[in-house]
Amino acid sequence: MTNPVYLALDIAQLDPAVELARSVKSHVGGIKLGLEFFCAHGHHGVHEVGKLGLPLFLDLKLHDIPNTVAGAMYAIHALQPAIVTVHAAGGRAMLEDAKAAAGKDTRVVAVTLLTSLDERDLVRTGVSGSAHDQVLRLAELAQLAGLDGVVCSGHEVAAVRSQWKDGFLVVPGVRPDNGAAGDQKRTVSPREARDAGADVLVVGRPISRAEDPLAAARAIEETL
Ligand SMILES: O=C(O)c1cc(=O)[nH]c(=O)n1[C@@H]1O[C@H](COP(=O)(O)O)[C@@H](O)[C@H]1O
Repeated sequence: MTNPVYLALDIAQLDPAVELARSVKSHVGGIKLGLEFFCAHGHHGVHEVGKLGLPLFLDLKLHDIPNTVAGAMYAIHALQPAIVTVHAAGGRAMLEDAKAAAGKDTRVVAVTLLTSLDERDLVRTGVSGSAHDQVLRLAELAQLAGLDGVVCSGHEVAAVRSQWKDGFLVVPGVRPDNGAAGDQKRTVSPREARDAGADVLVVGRPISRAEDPLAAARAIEETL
Protein backbone atom coordinates (compact mmCIF):
# COMPACT_ATOMS: atom_id res chain seq x y z
CA MET A 1 0.00 0.00 0.00
CA THR A 2 1.32 3.47 -0.88
CA ASN A 3 1.76 5.70 2.13
CA PRO A 4 -1.09 8.28 1.92
CA VAL A 5 0.67 10.80 4.20
CA TYR A 6 1.97 14.00 2.60
CA LEU A 7 4.20 16.03 4.89
CA ALA A 8 3.22 19.72 4.90
CA LEU A 9 6.54 21.54 4.74
CA ASP A 10 5.38 24.85 6.21
CA ILE A 11 8.87 26.12 6.91
CA ALA A 12 10.31 29.37 5.56
CA GLN A 13 14.01 28.41 5.59
CA LEU A 14 15.11 26.25 2.68
CA ASP A 15 17.88 24.13 4.20
CA PRO A 16 15.97 23.06 7.34
CA ALA A 17 12.92 22.34 5.17
CA VAL A 18 14.88 20.08 2.80
CA GLU A 19 16.63 18.44 5.74
CA LEU A 20 13.33 17.67 7.48
CA ALA A 21 11.86 16.22 4.29
CA ARG A 22 14.97 14.10 3.76
CA SER A 23 14.87 12.79 7.32
CA VAL A 24 11.30 11.44 7.07
CA LYS A 25 11.40 10.58 3.39
CA SER A 26 10.95 6.82 3.77
CA HIS A 27 7.92 7.18 6.04
CA VAL A 28 5.76 9.60 4.03
CA GLY A 29 4.24 9.24 0.58
CA GLY A 30 4.86 12.78 -0.64
CA ILE A 31 5.68 16.37 0.27
CA LYS A 32 3.26 19.28 0.31
CA LEU A 33 4.73 22.72 -0.37
CA GLY A 34 2.41 25.55 0.56
CA LEU A 35 2.23 29.31 0.52
CA GLU A 36 4.88 29.92 3.15
CA PHE A 37 7.49 27.84 1.34
CA PHE A 38 6.53 28.95 -2.18
CA CYS A 39 6.48 32.66 -1.30
CA ALA A 40 9.92 32.30 0.26
CA HIS A 41 11.62 30.08 -2.34
CA GLY A 42 9.47 29.88 -5.48
CA HIS A 43 10.46 27.54 -8.30
CA HIS A 44 13.99 27.11 -7.02
CA GLY A 45 12.76 25.77 -3.68
CA VAL A 46 10.36 23.36 -5.38
CA HIS A 47 13.23 22.04 -7.52
CA GLU A 48 15.38 21.51 -4.44
CA VAL A 49 12.69 19.51 -2.63
CA GLY A 50 11.89 17.69 -5.87
CA LYS A 51 15.41 16.24 -5.85
CA LEU A 52 14.30 13.94 -3.01
CA GLY A 53 12.22 12.06 -5.56
CA LEU A 54 8.88 12.09 -3.73
CA PRO A 55 5.63 13.24 -5.39
CA LEU A 56 5.08 16.97 -4.87
CA PHE A 57 1.82 18.58 -3.84
CA LEU A 58 1.88 22.30 -4.63
CA ASP A 59 -0.71 23.83 -2.33
CA LEU A 60 -1.17 27.33 -3.79
CA LYS A 61 -4.93 27.55 -3.09
CA LEU A 62 -5.44 29.67 -6.20
CA HIS A 63 -8.53 31.87 -6.04
CA ASP A 64 -8.89 34.69 -8.59
CA ILE A 65 -10.61 35.44 -11.89
CA PRO A 66 -10.44 32.54 -14.37
CA ASN A 67 -7.86 34.18 -16.66
CA THR A 68 -5.46 34.88 -13.79
CA VAL A 69 -5.78 31.40 -12.31
CA ALA A 70 -5.24 29.79 -15.72
CA GLY A 71 -2.12 31.92 -16.18
CA ALA A 72 -0.79 30.81 -12.80
CA MET A 73 -1.43 27.18 -13.71
CA TYR A 74 0.56 27.59 -16.94
CA ALA A 75 3.36 29.26 -14.98
CA ILE A 76 3.86 26.15 -12.81
CA HIS A 77 3.87 23.59 -15.67
CA ALA A 78 7.62 23.24 -15.50
CA LEU A 79 7.41 22.13 -11.86
CA GLN A 80 5.26 19.11 -12.80
CA PRO A 81 3.48 18.90 -9.44
CA ALA A 82 1.45 15.75 -8.80
CA ILE A 83 -1.29 17.80 -7.10
CA VAL A 84 -2.26 21.51 -7.11
CA THR A 85 -4.99 23.25 -5.10
CA VAL A 86 -7.47 25.94 -6.07
CA HIS A 87 -10.39 27.29 -4.01
CA ALA A 88 -13.77 25.84 -5.01
CA ALA A 89 -15.36 29.17 -4.04
CA GLY A 90 -13.70 30.68 -7.12
CA GLY A 91 -16.65 29.36 -9.11
CA ARG A 92 -17.24 26.96 -11.95
CA ALA A 93 -15.54 28.93 -14.75
CA MET A 94 -12.41 29.40 -12.65
CA LEU A 95 -12.31 25.69 -11.81
CA GLU A 96 -12.81 24.65 -15.43
CA ASP A 97 -10.11 27.00 -16.68
CA ALA A 98 -7.71 25.89 -13.93
CA LYS A 99 -8.14 22.25 -14.96
CA ALA A 100 -7.79 23.07 -18.66
CA ALA A 101 -4.55 24.95 -18.00
CA ALA A 102 -2.98 22.30 -15.73
CA GLY A 103 -0.26 19.94 -16.88
CA LYS A 104 -1.59 16.57 -18.00
CA ASP A 105 -0.07 14.68 -15.06
CA THR A 106 -1.23 17.18 -12.44
CA ARG A 107 -4.31 16.52 -10.34
CA VAL A 108 -6.25 19.70 -9.65
CA VAL A 109 -8.17 19.56 -6.36
CA ALA A 110 -10.48 22.19 -4.92
CA VAL A 111 -10.40 23.32 -1.32
CA THR A 112 -13.98 23.28 -0.03
CA LEU A 113 -14.17 24.66 3.51
CA LEU A 114 -10.87 25.19 5.31
CA THR A 115 -10.34 22.86 8.25
CA SER A 116 -9.53 25.92 10.38
CA LEU A 117 -13.16 27.06 10.10
CA ASP A 118 -16.26 25.90 11.93
CA GLU A 119 -19.92 26.75 11.49
CA ARG A 120 -19.68 30.01 13.42
CA ASP A 121 -16.96 31.18 11.05
CA LEU A 122 -19.09 30.09 8.13
CA VAL A 123 -22.03 32.20 9.30
CA ARG A 124 -19.70 35.19 9.59
CA THR A 125 -18.78 34.79 5.93
CA GLY A 126 -22.46 35.05 5.07
CA VAL A 127 -23.10 31.35 4.46
CA SER A 128 -25.96 29.83 6.40
CA GLY A 129 -26.30 26.08 6.84
CA SER A 130 -23.88 23.45 8.06
CA ALA A 131 -20.21 22.95 7.24
CA HIS A 132 -21.21 19.51 5.98
CA ASP A 133 -23.69 20.94 3.44
CA GLN A 134 -21.26 23.61 2.30
CA VAL A 135 -18.53 21.02 1.68
CA LEU A 136 -20.90 18.77 -0.28
CA ARG A 137 -22.16 21.71 -2.35
CA LEU A 138 -18.62 22.80 -3.27
CA ALA A 139 -17.54 19.20 -3.93
CA GLU A 140 -20.43 18.85 -6.37
CA LEU A 141 -19.35 22.07 -8.09
CA ALA A 142 -15.77 20.79 -8.37
CA GLN A 143 -17.00 17.52 -9.84
CA LEU A 144 -19.22 19.30 -12.38
CA ALA A 145 -16.26 21.47 -13.37
CA GLY A 146 -14.19 18.37 -14.18
CA LEU A 147 -11.67 18.60 -11.35
CA ASP A 148 -9.90 15.54 -9.99
CA GLY A 149 -11.10 15.90 -6.43
CA VAL A 150 -11.37 18.08 -3.36
CA VAL A 151 -9.78 18.97 -0.06
CA CYS A 152 -12.13 18.63 2.91
CA SER A 153 -11.93 17.71 6.57
CA GLY A 154 -12.20 14.17 7.90
CA HIS A 155 -15.66 15.07 9.19
CA GLU A 156 -17.05 15.28 5.67
CA VAL A 157 -14.87 12.93 3.65
CA ALA A 158 -17.15 9.87 3.96
CA ALA A 159 -20.12 11.89 2.65
CA VAL A 160 -18.05 13.31 -0.21
CA ARG A 161 -16.82 9.81 -1.07
CA SER A 162 -20.36 8.51 -1.30
CA GLN A 163 -21.36 11.26 -3.74
CA TRP A 164 -18.08 11.17 -5.75
CA LYS A 165 -16.91 7.54 -5.93
CA ASP A 166 -13.73 8.10 -7.94
CA GLY A 167 -12.91 11.56 -6.61
CA PHE A 168 -9.38 12.17 -5.37
CA LEU A 169 -9.95 13.20 -1.76
CA VAL A 170 -7.40 15.05 0.35
CA VAL A 171 -7.82 15.46 4.10
CA PRO A 172 -5.76 17.94 6.16
CA GLY A 173 -6.39 18.84 9.79
CA VAL A 174 -5.16 15.38 10.70
CA ARG A 175 -4.09 14.83 14.29
CA PRO A 176 -2.75 11.65 15.85
CA ASP A 177 -4.67 10.84 19.05
CA ASN A 178 -4.16 13.55 21.68
CA GLY A 179 -2.24 15.76 19.22
CA ALA A 180 -2.58 19.54 19.72
CA ALA A 181 -5.14 20.95 17.27
CA GLY A 182 -3.55 24.44 17.10
CA ASP A 183 -5.55 26.57 14.67
CA GLN A 184 -7.43 23.56 13.21
CA LYS A 185 -11.10 23.20 14.16
CA ARG A 186 -12.33 20.16 12.20
CA THR A 187 -9.78 17.43 12.96
CA VAL A 188 -9.68 13.62 12.87
CA SER A 189 -6.94 11.03 13.41
CA PRO A 190 -4.99 9.67 10.42
CA ARG A 191 -6.70 6.29 10.74
CA GLU A 192 -10.17 7.84 10.87
CA ALA A 193 -9.46 9.91 7.75
CA ARG A 194 -8.15 6.89 5.89
CA ASP A 195 -11.06 4.66 6.92
CA ALA A 196 -13.53 7.35 5.87
CA GLY A 197 -12.19 7.30 2.32
CA ALA A 198 -9.33 9.82 2.08
CA ASP A 199 -6.70 9.22 -0.62
CA VAL A 200 -4.20 11.68 0.85
CA LEU A 201 -3.67 12.71 4.47
CA VAL A 202 -1.88 16.04 4.90
CA VAL A 203 0.16 16.17 8.10
CA GLY A 204 2.29 19.15 9.09
CA ARG A 205 3.06 20.13 12.66
CA PRO A 206 2.44 16.70 14.24
CA ILE A 207 5.59 15.65 12.33
CA SER A 208 7.49 18.89 11.67
CA ARG A 209 7.24 20.18 15.26
CA ALA A 210 7.71 16.80 16.94
CA GLU A 211 10.82 16.35 19.06
CA ASP A 212 11.65 13.41 16.82
CA PRO A 213 10.00 13.93 13.40
CA LEU A 214 11.12 10.54 12.10
CA ALA A 215 9.57 8.73 15.08
CA ALA A 216 6.37 10.78 14.64
CA ALA A 217 6.13 9.91 10.93
CA ARG A 218 6.75 6.24 11.69
CA ALA A 219 4.14 6.20 14.45
CA ILE A 220 1.52 7.68 12.08
CA GLU A 221 2.43 5.17 9.37
CA GLU A 222 1.98 2.31 11.82
CA THR A 223 -1.58 3.36 12.62
CA LEU A 224 -2.61 3.13 8.97
O1 LIG B 1 -5.12 22.65 1.22
C1 LIG B 1 -4.61 22.27 2.28
O2 LIG B 1 -3.65 21.51 2.27
C2 LIG B 1 -5.27 22.66 3.53
C3 LIG B 1 -6.64 22.85 3.47
C4 LIG B 1 -7.37 22.99 4.65
O3 LIG B 1 -8.62 23.09 4.65
N1 LIG B 1 -6.69 22.96 5.83
C5 LIG B 1 -5.34 22.84 5.90
O4 LIG B 1 -4.81 22.79 7.02
N2 LIG B 1 -4.61 22.73 4.76
C6 LIG B 1 -3.13 22.66 4.82
O5 LIG B 1 -2.75 21.48 5.52
C7 LIG B 1 -1.63 21.73 6.36
C8 LIG B 1 -2.00 21.37 7.78
O6 LIG B 1 -0.91 21.54 8.61
P1 LIG B 1 -0.91 21.07 10.13
O7 LIG B 1 -2.13 21.69 10.78
O8 LIG B 1 0.38 21.61 10.66
O9 LIG B 1 -0.98 19.56 10.10
C9 LIG B 1 -1.24 23.19 6.17
O10 LIG B 1 -0.17 23.23 5.24
C10 LIG B 1 -2.47 23.84 5.56
O11 LIG B 1 -2.13 24.86 4.66
